[in-house]
Amino acid sequence: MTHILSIDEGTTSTRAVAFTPEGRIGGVHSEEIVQHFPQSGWVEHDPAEIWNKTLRAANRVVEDVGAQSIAAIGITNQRETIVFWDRRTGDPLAPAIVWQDRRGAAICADLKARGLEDDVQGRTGLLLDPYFSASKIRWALENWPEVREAAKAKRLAIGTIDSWLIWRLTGGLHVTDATNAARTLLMGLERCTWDAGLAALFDVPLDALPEIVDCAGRIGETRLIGARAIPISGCAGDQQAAAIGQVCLDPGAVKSTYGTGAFLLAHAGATPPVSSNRLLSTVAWRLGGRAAYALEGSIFVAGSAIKWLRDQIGIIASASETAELAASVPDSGGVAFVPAFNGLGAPWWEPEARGIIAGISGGTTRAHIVRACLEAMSLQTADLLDAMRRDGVSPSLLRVDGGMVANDWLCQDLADVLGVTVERPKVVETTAIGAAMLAAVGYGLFADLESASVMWHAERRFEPALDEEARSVRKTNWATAVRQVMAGLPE
Ligand SMILES: Nc1ncnc2c1ncn2[C@@H]1O[C@H](COP(=O)(O)OP(=O)(O)O)[C@@H](O)[C@H]1O
Ligand SMILES: O=P(O)(O)OC[C@H](O)CO
Repeated sequence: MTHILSIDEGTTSTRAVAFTPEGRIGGVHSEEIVQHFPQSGWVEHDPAEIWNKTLRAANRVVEDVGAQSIAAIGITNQRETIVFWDRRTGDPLAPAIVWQDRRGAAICADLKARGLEDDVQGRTGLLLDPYFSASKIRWALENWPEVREAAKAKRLAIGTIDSWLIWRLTGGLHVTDATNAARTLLMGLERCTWDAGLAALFDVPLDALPEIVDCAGRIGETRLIGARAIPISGCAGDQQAAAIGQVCLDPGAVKSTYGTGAFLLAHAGATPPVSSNRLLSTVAWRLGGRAAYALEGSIFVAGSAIKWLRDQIGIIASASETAELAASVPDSGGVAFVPAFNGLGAPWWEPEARGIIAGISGGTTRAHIVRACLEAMSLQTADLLDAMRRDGVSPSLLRVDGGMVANDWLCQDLADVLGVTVERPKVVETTAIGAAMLAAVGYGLFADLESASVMWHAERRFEPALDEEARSVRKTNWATAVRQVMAGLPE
C-alpha cells in the first residue's frame, strides 16, 4: 500500500494525514496549537511548538501506516503567519506573528496615506492590510532587537510556516512555494519573484527571504519522519491547497473553506485577475514554472467565533451542538452577530473594526445567539460572492470544506443565503487532499492535477430553499449590522 503524507499546519491545530492514491485516509493525527493573545489585536504562536507538534503528528501517522508505505510528503499551512529564525542554529528568534494579528495596522495606514495602495495592489494583487506578512516583518525589525541584530549580522531567516517546517525537516533548506510567497505583500504576482521595491518599502532585507519554488517537484527530502529519506514533493498555502483538493481546476470553479477563518477562492486561469471590488488576486499554484491564478475573498472569523462561544462565553459545550441549537428556533429572533474580532476582511478591509451582537431583547436565548453566529458565516460569504459576481464570476455551485462544514444546518443555510447549490466532499480535509495531490504529482504518481483529482469524492449537495424576498431581508439586516460596526470605528 502506498501513502502520501500531508502535513496540514492550520491556525488552531497541526495535522498529519496519510492518503492512499484513491483519496482514502489511511491514518490521521492532530495536535492543538496554543493561541497567544498578548494584547488586543495581537495573535502569536510559538514556532518551536508548531515544529515539535507537527513532527510528532507526522511520526504518529507514519507509525500507524508504516514508514515504508510513505512515498512522498506534501505540506500545507496557515498563510501569512511569519517566523523569524537564526540561520546558524535554526532556532526561532521571536514568536510567530499570526495572520490574524493587526499590529502592522499603523504601518499600512501610513503607506495608504502616502497614496501607495494602488501601486502595491497592481504589483501584488493584495491590499495594504496588516493581514499580510510584510507589515508584520517590518514591525518585528523595528521592535524586536533579536530580529534586528540577526538581520544586521546576516543571520536572519524569515519565512511563512511552510518555509519554517521545510527548513526544520530538511536541516536548512530555505524555500517557500509561490502560493505562500504571494501572501507576503513582497512578491510580484506576474513573475512570482521577490519585488525589490516592495522589500525596500517595508525595509525587509531580501537576503533573509527564502527562494520561491514551484508547488510540486523535488522540493527537498527529510529523514526525520519514519527515519528514512522521504521526498517533500508538494507545497501550497492551505486555501490554495483546498481549492486544488476541491478540484477547482477550471476558470470559474469556486470553493469556500470554513476553518478558523473562511476563504472563498475562484479559479481564474493563467493571468492574474483584477478585482474592482476589493477582492484579492493571488497565485492558485505554480507548476513547471507557470502560475495559475485565483480571485479570493478572505473572512477573518469563522470557526473561531464558534470556539469563542464555547471557550470564552461558555454558552455551548461543543461546536457540534450548534446545528441542533440553531434549528431549535425559527430564526435568530432579530439578533445579528458580526464577529469582527480582528477587524473585517474582504470586501471591507477595516483592521480597526470590532465585533457586535446587535438586536438583543429580553426574549433572546442562547439558541438565537448561536444561530446568529452561524448565519454570520453565510452572510459574510454572501458579501464575498456578491463581490465576485460584480467581478464577473457567477458560479451556480459552491464546493465547501473545512472543520465547520460537518454542520449540516450551516451547509443548508449557505445554500439558502447564497442561492447556489452547495456541495460537500466525503473528506472535508480537502486542504490535506490538495497537498497530497500536489505531492503525488511532484513525486510522479500522477501526471498532472487533473489525473490526481480521482482523490476527491462528493458526499452531499444542499439546494437553496429560501425565497428571494426572505433572502433579501436577511441580507439587508446584515448590511445594517455591518454599518453599525463601521459607525463604531474610532475617528
Ligand atoms: N459542527 C460544527 N459546527 C460549527 N463549527 C464547527 C463544527 N465542528 C468544528 N467547528 C469549528 O471548525 C473549526 C475547526 O476547523 P479546521 O478546519 O480544523 O480549522 P483550522 O484549519 O483553521 O485549524 C473550529 O474553529 C471549530 O470551532
Ligand atoms: O487556519 P485556517 O485553515 O483558517 O487558514 C488560515 C489562512 O490560511 C489565513 O490566510
